[in-house]
Amino acid sequence: MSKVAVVYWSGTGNTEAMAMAVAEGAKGKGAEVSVITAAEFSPEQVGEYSAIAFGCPSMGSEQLEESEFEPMFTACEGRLSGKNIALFGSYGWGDGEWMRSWESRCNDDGANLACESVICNEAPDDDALAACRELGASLA
Ligand SMILES: Cc1cc2nc3c(=O)[nH]c(=O)nc-3n(C[C@H](O)[C@H](O)[C@H](O)COP(=O)(O)O)c2cc1C
Repeated sequence: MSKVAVVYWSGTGNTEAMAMAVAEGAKGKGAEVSVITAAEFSPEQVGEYSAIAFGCPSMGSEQLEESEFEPMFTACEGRLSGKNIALFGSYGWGDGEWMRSWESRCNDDGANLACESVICNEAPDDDALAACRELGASLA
């Protein structure tokens, strides 16, 4: 059975709602799923999972959230080469620049982006939640 981690940070609940849908999609395909906040996840855990979905909204100025998510993700980067991962997150007024930067960072790390990233404006609507479920299913 595949083991999938959904690792996320969310300040106002939008990316958290996406994370729950990602988990639902992976569970629907029979994966064993752990939903873990950025503060609870450490790089040593990367090797325990066959795939990881990372979720973080656009914060700062088109950046990852800097106090919990960014340090956690930076610490994981050396272990992402060849790893199946996928990215998701919510944004407000931007054009998704934070996600494009994040994707190229993951490519530089040698990670395998297993499916297209899912971004949505503020709270996820039904289409965004369906895309999140598909993202989860693709990692299972
Ligand atoms: C401090 C702060 C900085 C933000 N910076 C950006 C930004 O640079 N670009 C953007 O599109 N949205 C930005 N946002 C909007 C959030 O990405 C958006 O509200 C998102 O839905 C929050 O997700 P969450 O509910 O998971 O925390 C910012 C929000 C806050 C509170």
